[in-house]
Amino acid sequence: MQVDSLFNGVSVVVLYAPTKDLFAQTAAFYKDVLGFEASDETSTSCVLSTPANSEDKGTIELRLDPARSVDEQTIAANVRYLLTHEQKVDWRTLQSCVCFTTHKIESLIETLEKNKVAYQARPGRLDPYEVYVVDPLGSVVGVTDIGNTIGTSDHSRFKEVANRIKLLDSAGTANKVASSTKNIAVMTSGGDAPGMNANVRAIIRAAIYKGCKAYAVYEGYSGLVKGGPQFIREMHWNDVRGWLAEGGTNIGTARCMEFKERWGRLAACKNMIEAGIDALVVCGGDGSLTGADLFRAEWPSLIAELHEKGEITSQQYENHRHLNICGTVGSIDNDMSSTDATIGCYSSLARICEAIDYIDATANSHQRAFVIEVMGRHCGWLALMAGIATSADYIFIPEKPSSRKDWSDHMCQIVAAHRARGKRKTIVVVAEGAIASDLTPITCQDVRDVLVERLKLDTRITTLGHVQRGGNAVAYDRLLATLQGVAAVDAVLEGTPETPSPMISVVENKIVRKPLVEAVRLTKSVAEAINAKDFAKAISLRDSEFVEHLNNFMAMNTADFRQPSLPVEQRKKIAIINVGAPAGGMNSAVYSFATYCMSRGHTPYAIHNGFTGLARHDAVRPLDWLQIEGWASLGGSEIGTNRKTPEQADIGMVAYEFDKHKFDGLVLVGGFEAFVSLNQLEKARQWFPAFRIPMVLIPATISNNVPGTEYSLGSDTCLNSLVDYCDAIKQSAAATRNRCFVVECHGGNCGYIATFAQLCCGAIASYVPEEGMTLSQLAQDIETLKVSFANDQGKAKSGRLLLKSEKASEVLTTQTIADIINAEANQRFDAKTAIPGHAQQGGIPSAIDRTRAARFAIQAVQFVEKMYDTIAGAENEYGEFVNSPAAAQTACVLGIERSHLKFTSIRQLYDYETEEGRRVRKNIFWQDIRDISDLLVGRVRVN
Ligand SMILES: Nc1ncnc2c1ncn2[C@@H]1O[C@H](COP(=O)(O)OP(=O)(O)OP(=O)(O)O)[C@@H](O)[C@H]1O
Ligand SMILES: O=P(O)(O)OC[C@H]1O[C@](O)(CO)[C@@H](O)[C@@H]1O
Ligand SMILES: [Mg+2]
Repeated sequence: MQVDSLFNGVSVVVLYAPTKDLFAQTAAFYKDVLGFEASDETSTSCVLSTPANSEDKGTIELRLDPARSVDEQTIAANVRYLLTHEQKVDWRTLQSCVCFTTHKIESLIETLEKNKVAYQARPGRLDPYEVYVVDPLGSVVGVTDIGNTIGTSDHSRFKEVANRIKLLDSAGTANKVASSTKNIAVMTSGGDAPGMNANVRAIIRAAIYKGCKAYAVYEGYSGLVKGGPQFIREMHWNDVRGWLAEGGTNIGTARCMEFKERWGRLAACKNMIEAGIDALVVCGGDGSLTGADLFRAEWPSLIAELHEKGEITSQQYENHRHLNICGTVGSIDNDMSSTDATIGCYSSLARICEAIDYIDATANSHQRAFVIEVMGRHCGWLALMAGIATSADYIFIPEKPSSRKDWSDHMCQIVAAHRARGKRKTIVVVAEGAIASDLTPITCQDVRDVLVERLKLDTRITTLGHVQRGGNAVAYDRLLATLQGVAAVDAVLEGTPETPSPMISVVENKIVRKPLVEAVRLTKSVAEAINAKDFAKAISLRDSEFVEHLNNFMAMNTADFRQPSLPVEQRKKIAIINVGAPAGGMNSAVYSFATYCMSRGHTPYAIHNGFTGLARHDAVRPLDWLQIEGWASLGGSEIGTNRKTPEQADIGMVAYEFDKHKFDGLVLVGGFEAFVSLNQLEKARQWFPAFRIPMVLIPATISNNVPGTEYSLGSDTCLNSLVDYCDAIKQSAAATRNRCFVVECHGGNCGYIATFAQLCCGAIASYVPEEGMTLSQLAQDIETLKVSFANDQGKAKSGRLLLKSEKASEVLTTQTIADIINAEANQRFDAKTAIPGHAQQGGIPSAIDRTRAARFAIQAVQFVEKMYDTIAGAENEYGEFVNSPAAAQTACVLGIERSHLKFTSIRQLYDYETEEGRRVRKNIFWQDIRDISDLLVGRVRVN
């Protein structure tokens, strides 16, 4: 048996003794038998340092902790903790902790048996806490012990046992799939995109968590073609620490011509087999995934050729007959079919919006026109969404070309009309792939020339270039990349030769698997349709949201001067009101609502300052086109918002005002107060005929606690402000060394923001009202902090965060938590509080909130149009209200649920899906996110 170092790079090992006796015996064992030196000795803890003459250098902290239970979960939790936190985990550290924490070695044996692990465990000979792990032939492959430096003949085999124990704790079942797939590699390819690093981090950590070895292929396909340990490297838990936020890709990417050739793919195949890679996850754009699809299709012929040539053994040939491959879509272009978003596209959109917001100011000052070129290759998504988010005057995208004469006339007509109405600036967004209907490119210069020659506008061109790919990933990309990474590992682990290779997509809000082959085929067919000048087909092949956004943009940018699309008798008076606290996207919703109403021929009214403004001051004004210009990109609430519900404001007066203004429909934009208001108005329909109109709520609150939706406007803006804030203080904590921050998050009784921020910042814990806080969990988290600070080495030092929802606990306040951590830290590190407060409402709304606001607002107007006749018919011959199920459907919340945009009646939501007292929805949809966040930071849950 070989003898190794006990510590092997780990400077502090924490051991727990659950009973006084065990504590005393263990301390005695270390001191008397092994000669350790004890210090800081009390009846419940002591620090044991290796003997001065020992080659091992390190410290063991021994603690009495009766709270440690002797169950499987604790074994699993501790093993998982150790495997994930110790950069160079030593198997004996692992074993010692398992033994000490659980105390009863029988539990360990039981666990092995339950898992049908092909090992036997026998009681040891030296002391009661020792167990031999024996293989079926009887040779000892591992020894658990509490202090002996007896090693093992085969560390990896013991580790495998430990891995299997660890796998128990996901739903209490052993991992069924890790058997055939052991070595998972991740690669980034094509143009870099913010979020790729988060994707790599998630894949590597999820793979390790699932008991696999994780690898990274450096420099995209070119690393695979070159092969060898320089390009295909094993990755450890801490190798990806701090990667969550970072832009670009730390494992490099490339555009690799060799991989487009068969010989390149043959070399890649051989290199993968040589490195023992069982599964490959490719994060890249349409090109990279096309390459992956081709590689998958060709794989059988590639391995056959390698086998025939004797370049791989028969065993390798047999083991690698099937290529287990999965795509996660990483590209700023958002040009891949079968997914609503690609990792990076929203960060890029954020950069573009920021740039256009800046340009707006100078354009306005000089009354200039700006022609702005954005990236996207052959896809117009970035240009379209930027057009909506910044209320640009005109956009050019490859999917909807027209002849040069037509586009010139159309653009000039719109820009001239906007100028004639008093607009001082002109913004035209040109996708880099923009083309005319004869497939010739439309360049920024072409557009500028037309604006100068025909409209005599002082026009400048700005090409945003690679700025669009730079910077940290926005919250959405971190989330998408992380969830897709975890889903990709699940997908490859579950993959069989029969299952089609998957691509991980997002549809509305849900992560789903799609067949890679089909996604590639659909993506290719867009390009083919464009080349064949079949533009109607091209656009129909983009996802349905793309088409909806395009129609919305066209309706909004021709508002107020085109012939309205509805006949006079169908035009309505529709009011909009903001209720509750401000949330990013409220103004964007009002802007889109108003412009869309104008395009249809409705008259949009704003009710200023909420229901109080209406009841007290008759604060109702029609919305004017020039007045709302620029609101799409403004934070806060331009029409004013107020928390009072109609009943609090005086519902009789509210009804009187509705009647006076003869509103035909109402759009509420707000959070839980708006939800309560809608409920009151709907219930009051029986007394007040003025409320017998379609009413719809667009959820808008940073707390994201509105029943009927998984997404409220403002929650993305809030998440981004919180994430930026956390990034900044994490950096400060890292620079200060050995510091953590306890950050207090808004969100009322809803832990959504804290939970998602934990995932997006890699915080070590989040505490939310739905779970409350327990001392034992806090103790465990402090433990995690202690060990991780103790293990910080050199560059690996990083700041740490714990996030606490303001209402997670009344007793354990943010300050109290920091105080407890400081007391426990015993000056080895310190804790401070950080309270971002109302800054979480965000300044400028995020691109996501702006574009979703437009979509929501337009859907809301369409709802009013559609429901008008239904509610009008809900009166009997005496003019009394008949509340039929159909009538109930005319007062709804517009939300995103799973993968659908849907309207749900306030009756259904209020009566069945709301916890009124706590002001939250009953059904929490983000528990999975909490589990994934914890998994990826190696948090141990004790309750
Ligand atoms: N048809 C193909 N066959 C084999 N490999 C391909 C194919 N298309 C692309 N690849 C590989 O994928 C790499 C990246 O492709 P590409 O440059 O199109 O970027 P992408 O993945 O679409 O990302 P982005 O568009 O965001 O830059 C190529 O350099 C090449 O190595
Ligand atoms: O960075 P490169 O190789 O010049 O490529 C630029 C291209 O990459 C992308 O940024 C991502 O595909 C495109 O939008 C753009 O056309
Ligand atoms: Mg591409």
